[in-house]
Amino acid sequence: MNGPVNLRRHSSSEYSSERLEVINGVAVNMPATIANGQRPKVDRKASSPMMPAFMTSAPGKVIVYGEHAVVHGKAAMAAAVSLRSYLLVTALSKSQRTISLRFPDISFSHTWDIDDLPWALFSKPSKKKFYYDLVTSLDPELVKSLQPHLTVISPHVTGEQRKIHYSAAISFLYLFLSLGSQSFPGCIYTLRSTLPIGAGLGSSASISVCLSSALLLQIRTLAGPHPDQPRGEAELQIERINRWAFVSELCIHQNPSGVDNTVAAYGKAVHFKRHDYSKPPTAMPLYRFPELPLLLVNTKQSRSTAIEVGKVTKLKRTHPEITEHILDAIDGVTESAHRLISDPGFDPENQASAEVLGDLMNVNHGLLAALGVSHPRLERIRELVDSAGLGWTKLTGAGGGGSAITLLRPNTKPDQLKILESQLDAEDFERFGATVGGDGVGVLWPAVLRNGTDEEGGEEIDQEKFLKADGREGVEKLVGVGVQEKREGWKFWRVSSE
Ligand SMILES: Nc1ncnc2c1ncn2[C@@H]1O[C@H](COP(=O)(O)OP(=O)(O)OP(=O)(O)O)[C@@H](O)[C@H]1O
Ligand SMILES: C[C@@](O)(CCO)CC(=O)[O-]
Repeated sequence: MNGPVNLRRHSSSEYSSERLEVINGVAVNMPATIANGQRPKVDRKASSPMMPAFMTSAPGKVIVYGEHAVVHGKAAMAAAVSLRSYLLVTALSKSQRTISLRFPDISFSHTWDIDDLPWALFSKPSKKKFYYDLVTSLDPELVKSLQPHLTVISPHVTGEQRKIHYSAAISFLYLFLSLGSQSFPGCIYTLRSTLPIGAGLGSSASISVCLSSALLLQIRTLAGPHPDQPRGEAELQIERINRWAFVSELCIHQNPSGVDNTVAAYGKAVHFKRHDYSKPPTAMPLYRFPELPLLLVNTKQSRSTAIEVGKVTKLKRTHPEITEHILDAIDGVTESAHRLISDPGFDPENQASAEVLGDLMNVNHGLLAALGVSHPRLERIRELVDSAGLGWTKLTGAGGGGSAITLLRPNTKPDQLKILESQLDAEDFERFGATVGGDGVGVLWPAVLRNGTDEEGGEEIDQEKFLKADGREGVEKLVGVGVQEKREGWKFWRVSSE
């Protein structure tokens, strides 16, 4: 086993003397050291007039241990799930100076005139951020400058739905204006996801990674991905994507720990900790993360992560000492599970090991309930699994509804599981046949797939086809990553030990 590797910590000096190659074959040289935060001189070849349509994709996640505590500087362990978001970027002709978002999952669509956006403020020297910068908080003045462009969206939509549109729009606009420039080409960003929204499975982080990677690709600051890319270089590219995905998460959640976007960007599984919000977090890939037999169940009780995180912050204000003890206990749970999984002799099929992981899940859930973030529907899932005696269950993600994970006992019989599944179905829970530990951010450039068809040159994914794909299955069938065997085209930055 290779030891854990710190995924981050790129001081600006690490960017010196880089030579990057962009995905569409246009070379980008990065010759000079980035000195004192100044942007390096970038020597670019002239771009082709029309960029081909391309796609980015990123997974959702399950937090196996440590949610909420991770917002307060404790450890968490999370793994990517095979449910993913997919973003199609289509360039418009040169004369069309507009940017459109088409987000049908949340029934949101809007078009802005590029020239109307507040470029002057975003590009002021005191405000300007670059693709390599570490941004750990939003600039209130920049946020305010976006308000007139947000108040015009979805005029007939109110309440919770409006908040959903607003957070999707602000996360895009903040990234677009930070990374782009007024000369940016007109584009349509069409997004579809196979992840349930507000269900604790990291839908916002997954779309944040899609947006961040697409914009960084469009401004030609990413190298690869390509299969023989050196690991250090792949790591650097993912980290850039991850940093800007965190900014998008800041727009959606106000106070994210960064664990969700980190696992969505890197994929596989990570052990994550953020002591100091002004610095990058420590994220270790868990190469030995086992193929745990997990059952993933959505209560269909949607809620906002920001509100659940706010509940814990309020409890900490009212009962600082007690809350800190609970958060420390969660940290202890995560670290115990981490030690067990990292042991070379660990075998997930072994009954005793599963018992320990399962007990830790039970304890973790109890502590989360003590923080006030469980929900009667989550408790009902626990009751059903407990009375069947099939495993150990905890909420995953922000709670307050959302989803639960169950670690199934190694000797669970298929017919026992069937009975439990039919009970869950009868009570209107949603079950997912997802796998954990898959790839992180991926790119399909151009947006052409073979898909097992004989269409000459492959099947082009255009907006119409993408929008028409029927539900979760239709999207997976059309563009799914890791779902079908014949998937030529998708490429990933990989930092795995193999
Ligand atoms: N498919 C999607 N299309 C457009 N916007 C989306 C999509 N999925 C998520 N979002 C954005 O992310 C927000 C949901 O974030 P929230 O954190 O509340 O849920 P989550 O990410 O699913 O849960 P958790 O953070 O607990 O894992 C939505 O309000 C919306 O702005
Ligand atoms: C509840 C939380 O810990 C996990 C949400 O998936 C919030 C966060 O880490 O940002």
